[in-house]
Amino acid sequence: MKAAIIGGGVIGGGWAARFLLNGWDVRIFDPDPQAQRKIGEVLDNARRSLPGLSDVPLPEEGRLSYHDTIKEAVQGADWIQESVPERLDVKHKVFAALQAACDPRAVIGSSTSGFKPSELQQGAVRPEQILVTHPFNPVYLLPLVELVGSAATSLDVIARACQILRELGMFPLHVKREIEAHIADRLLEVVWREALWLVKDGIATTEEIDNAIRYGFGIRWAQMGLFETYRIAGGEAGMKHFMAQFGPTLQLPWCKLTDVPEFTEDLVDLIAGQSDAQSGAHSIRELERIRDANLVGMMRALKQQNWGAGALLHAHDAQLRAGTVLEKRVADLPDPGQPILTLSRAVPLDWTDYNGHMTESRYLDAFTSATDRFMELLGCDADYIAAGGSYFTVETHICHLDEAKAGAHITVRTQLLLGEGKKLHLFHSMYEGDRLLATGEHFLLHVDLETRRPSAPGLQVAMALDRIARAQAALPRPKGAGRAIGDPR
Ligand SMILES: NC(=O)C1=CN([C@@H]2O[C@H](COP(=O)(O)OP(=O)(O)OC[C@H]3O[C@@H](n4cnc5c(N)ncnc54)[C@H](O)[C@@H]3O)[C@@H](O)[C@H]2O)C=CC1
Ligand SMILES: C[N+](C)(C)CC(=O)CC(=O)[O-]
Repeated sequence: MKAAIIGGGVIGGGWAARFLLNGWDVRIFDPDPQAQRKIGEVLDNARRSLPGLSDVPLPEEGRLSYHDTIKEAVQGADWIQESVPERLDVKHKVFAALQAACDPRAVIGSSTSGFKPSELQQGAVRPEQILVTHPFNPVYLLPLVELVGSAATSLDVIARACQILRELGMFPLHVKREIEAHIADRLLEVVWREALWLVKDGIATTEEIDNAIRYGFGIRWAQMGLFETYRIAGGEAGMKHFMAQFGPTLQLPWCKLTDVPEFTEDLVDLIAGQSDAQSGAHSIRELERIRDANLVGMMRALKQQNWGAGALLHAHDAQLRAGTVLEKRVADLPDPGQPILTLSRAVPLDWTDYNGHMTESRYLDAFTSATDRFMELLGCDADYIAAGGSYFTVETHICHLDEAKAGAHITVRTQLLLGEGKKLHLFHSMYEGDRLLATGEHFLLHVDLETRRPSAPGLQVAMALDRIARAQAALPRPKGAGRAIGDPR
């Protein structure tokens, strides 16, 4: 699949990364002579952060190309994303140029923060092809896309757009009635306006306002939004009680509402100066990396809870898994006589530490997943465990041999050293490409989950174990197996 990105600034660069890292070919047009450098830097950030959100590998990256004209960039594109500056005249010119050259069946999405689709479609030769697909910065990490059509937008285009966005791991929120600034920016503008007043009136600095958000309701909003949060705030009586209690406060002079402070030179200098004092010690790229690390950590925490944006990550993993061949049982393995592939994933940003590489506890995390996968291949899967049998790890030895950085694609291959009765002795080798990063030697015992005591495995598991043991019997003992701490390497 091919995407054309028209305008590769903050948002277009983020779209380029989202498509590219999900396996799409990406063709970019942007007249800025610095565009390639800027997009390259956005891509670097995306490569270290996005792949680690998935517990399975993303597809292989697509091909990236830069083009001198819109006409050339849109050739063969299935999706065209317009992300040029927020000016209606500029956007109209771009739509005219791209519709003169693109496939009439392609989806044309606009990143506009504020214009309605019917405004974008004025003068277009095929208005039905155009819709708003408004993303959030950074586009490669945040899943929300507000998808807005007008009465002239084809329902087929809307349906295809939704489908493609889901395949990209995004959350298309179909806004059914067009309105300036859609949904999210309407809310953000209210907060932004109030914040400007608080600074202008000398009530708070930019830093104090940011602290009021990030130490409190900002964290809350990431997981439940506004209404669900307020429902809980109503106590056992819920939303009705909340409204009875706080409805009347809406009449108090808490908000300036639609009044916007004028951007005088003094106000602009005041805000820019406070912002420099607050954050000027970091470059924008540093701030982006800090932001990305925080976002990845929060989204992975939500993934653990299978909630909100985290539930979406699980759904995307399931889609990615469906596109790969994962053997269900030992009998399906192409070659059980070789160490078995038990893990293939990218290193998530929140697995790295102050030394700038994967931190030690995460090696155990990765080897634990590899062991789980090995157990699954034996038939010790969720059903087997629910029926009362499982394995407990009783001893572990990890050797750290080389570094892995955020975003690196790691694989684990597993050799069975002993699989006899209740005993299971595994040797995991972790690689980035051909580079051996670490080994993990683990001894496990089969247990009866009711008595919590060692027990013989079920017949199917014992047979699968025996099959691998026989197939791998001729493999040489891996270097480092049985090694004691401090032995020469
Ligand atoms: N920055 C933000 O937080 C968000 C912006 N948006 C929307 O995305 C769009 C782009 O905004 P940004 O990326 O922030 O702006 P930007 O200024 O970072 O990027 C705009 C890019 O368009 C290029 N450009 C200018 N004229 C062009 C033309 N005729 N053809 C192709 N490229 C052209 C510029 O060289 C520049 O690289 C706007 O509609 C904006 O409302 C949407 C979500 C968030
Ligand atoms: C400031 N903005 C209106 C351009 C913001 C957006 O449109 C969305 C975002 O990422 O906050």
